[in-house]
Amino acid sequence: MSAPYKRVALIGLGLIASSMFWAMKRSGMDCHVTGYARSEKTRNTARKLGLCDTVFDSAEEAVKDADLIVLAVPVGAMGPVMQTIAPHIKPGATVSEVGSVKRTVIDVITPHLPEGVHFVPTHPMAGTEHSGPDSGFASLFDNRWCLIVPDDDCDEDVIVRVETYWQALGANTERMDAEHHDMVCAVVSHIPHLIAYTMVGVADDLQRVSDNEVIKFSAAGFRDFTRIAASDPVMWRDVFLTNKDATIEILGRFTEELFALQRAIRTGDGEQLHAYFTHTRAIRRGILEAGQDTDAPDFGRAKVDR
Ligand SMILES: NC(=O)c1ccc[n+]([C@@H]2O[C@H](COP(=O)([O-])OP(=O)(O)OC[C@H]3O[C@@H](n4cnc5c(N)ncnc54)[C@H](O)[C@@H]3O)[C@@H](O)[C@H]2O)c1
Ligand SMILES: O=C(O)C(=O)C[C@]1(C(=O)O)C=C[C@@H](O)C=C1
Repeated sequence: MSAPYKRVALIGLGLIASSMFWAMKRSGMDCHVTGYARSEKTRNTARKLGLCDTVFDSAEEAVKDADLIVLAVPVGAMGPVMQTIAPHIKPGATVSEVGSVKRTVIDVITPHLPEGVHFVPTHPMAGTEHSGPDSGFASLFDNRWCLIVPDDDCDEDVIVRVETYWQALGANTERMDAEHHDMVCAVVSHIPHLIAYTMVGVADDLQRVSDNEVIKFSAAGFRDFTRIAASDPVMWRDVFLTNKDATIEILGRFTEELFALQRAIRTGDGEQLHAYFTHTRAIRRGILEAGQDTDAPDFGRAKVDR
């Protein structure tokens, strides 16, 4: 396919950047991809894997001549990385990033943007608990949302080009403003991760995870918690430090609901518990009926169809 960009630079060569590279290659996009990672070990692994057409030892060299530059580093590293590369970006290029949080990231990147350089923040809603250059795969973004979070004064053709690029990588795109993005992600991603981390911590406190008992007897629910709780600690530390307001807000609502359920259990209020669980089941079934859960196993759909 004809490429939306002739030269793409990926800064940070972990799960997301490596998946972007493999997805670009799969699409047949005719473009040259340069890469940079902070550690020599990662750069050497990338070279061995054939990840990127050229891996440079400095971010400055990697971004020189690039039409699209994607920052794929932990959210807390976005500002310093942008500051380092800023003088080396060519006029007319587009800077993008894939961080899990938007308001703070936009605020730390924008002051370093050179005149004539565009900025389109993005967030692919896809991932795994793995990280690093060897964890990526071409189909990671297939049929997943990639949220596009441009500023009001960003040129329409610049935004459309970024959307075209993500669609070529397999994703569906939707535009959103930064505040809304951060609240939505607090609900669907950030607080669920915090709950998983906490639940695995609670099980470990009971000293049953370490001797394998909890894993051995757990069904899918707790296994999913342990998978999510194995996610990268640096990435998730940065997510909570930079999406403080939205995560505190949602955590407050979560604990209110939890206390209401705790009270219902303590007082033996079966009616309240039944009503609550009936309501949440209807939400899940609504998602399945709308065809919005592409990962749903067949038995889930069969139940809905009955
Ligand atoms: N993992 C997910 O599920 C997921 C999904 C969507 C978006 N994201 C976001 O994408 C970004 C990258 O996540 P990932 O999962 O690919 O992480 P990763 O840990 O797999 O890779 C991060 C890369 O950044 C490099 N790096 C770290 N600190 C750096 C610094 N100060 N300067 C330069 N490079 C540095 C690391 O060496 C590594 O190459 C994060 O901002 C994350 O919030 C992650
Ligand atoms: O599937 C997973 O392992 C993920 O955690 C992916 C997930 C998510 O919460 O859905 C994690 C963080 C991102 O910013 C986007 C996607």
